[in-house]
Amino acid sequence: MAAGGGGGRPPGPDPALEPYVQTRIFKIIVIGDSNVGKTCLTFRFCGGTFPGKTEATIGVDFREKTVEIEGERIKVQVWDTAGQERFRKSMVEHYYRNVHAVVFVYDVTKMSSFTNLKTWIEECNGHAVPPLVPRVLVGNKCDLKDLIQVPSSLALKFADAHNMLLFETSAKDPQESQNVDAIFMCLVCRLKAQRSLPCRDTEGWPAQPQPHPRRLDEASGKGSCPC
Ligand SMILES: Nc1nc2c(ncn2[C@@H]2O[C@H](COP(=O)(O)OP(=O)(O)OP(=O)(O)O)[C@@H](O)[C@H]2O)c(=O)[nH]1
Ligand SMILES: [Mg+2]
Repeated sequence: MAAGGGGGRPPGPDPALEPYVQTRIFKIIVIGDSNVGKTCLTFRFCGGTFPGKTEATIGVDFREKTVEIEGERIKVQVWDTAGQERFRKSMVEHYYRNVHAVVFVYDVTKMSSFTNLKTWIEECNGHAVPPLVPRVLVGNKCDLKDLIQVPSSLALKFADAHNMLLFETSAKDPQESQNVDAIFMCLVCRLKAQRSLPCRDTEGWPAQPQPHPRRLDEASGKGSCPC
């Protein structure tokens, strides 16, 4: 026989009475040649460390980080994509579906990874990614100072021509970790500014108007988010 009228609910606030807070999810894909450091950059942003050893990514690896901006909690879902054609071809459609922002990565010590950016941008454009989806350019492995092949001036020109911000950074150098964070936070700030952007789970979200990207004054991207 039940005692009293408690109904068996554990003590504490009634979840049904708590205000419903929906966490927005932003899907950010990281694209570029194999070996440029996409996995290490996403690891650095989501986990705060540089992975000791990485294998080539097969298909995609998902990483997540919840950030708080102006009192709103936002889940950043980072898609660490495969750079090798054979590990990505069946996945490409999924990469671009309902994407909110794109990070193009090259290796500052490998000119071919920079010249190949044209192909990555073409692939992105070919998958009906709305032109207003924010894109940024990231030159990784800046810690290898003596091996740099891609001058900042060239990268900056390319970024300007494609209306992207440029960040030059290193996933490896712990002193650069704030700069790695800035890449993603800058995109999140910009996406947040699109007030009516629905959750990623909503099918067929429409392209939203958004401010034009502004180039950082410093090629390194150091400093505050320009958004
Ligand atoms: N010196 C240095 N090495 C790095 C940096 N980032 C990544 N690496 C190294 O570059 C190699 C490739 O890194 P990954 O992150 O696995 O490259 P990826 O772009 O994910 O490659 P795929 O998964 O094949 O597309 C690894 O040996 C990393 O240790 C960096 O900032 N500096
Ligand atoms: Mg990888």
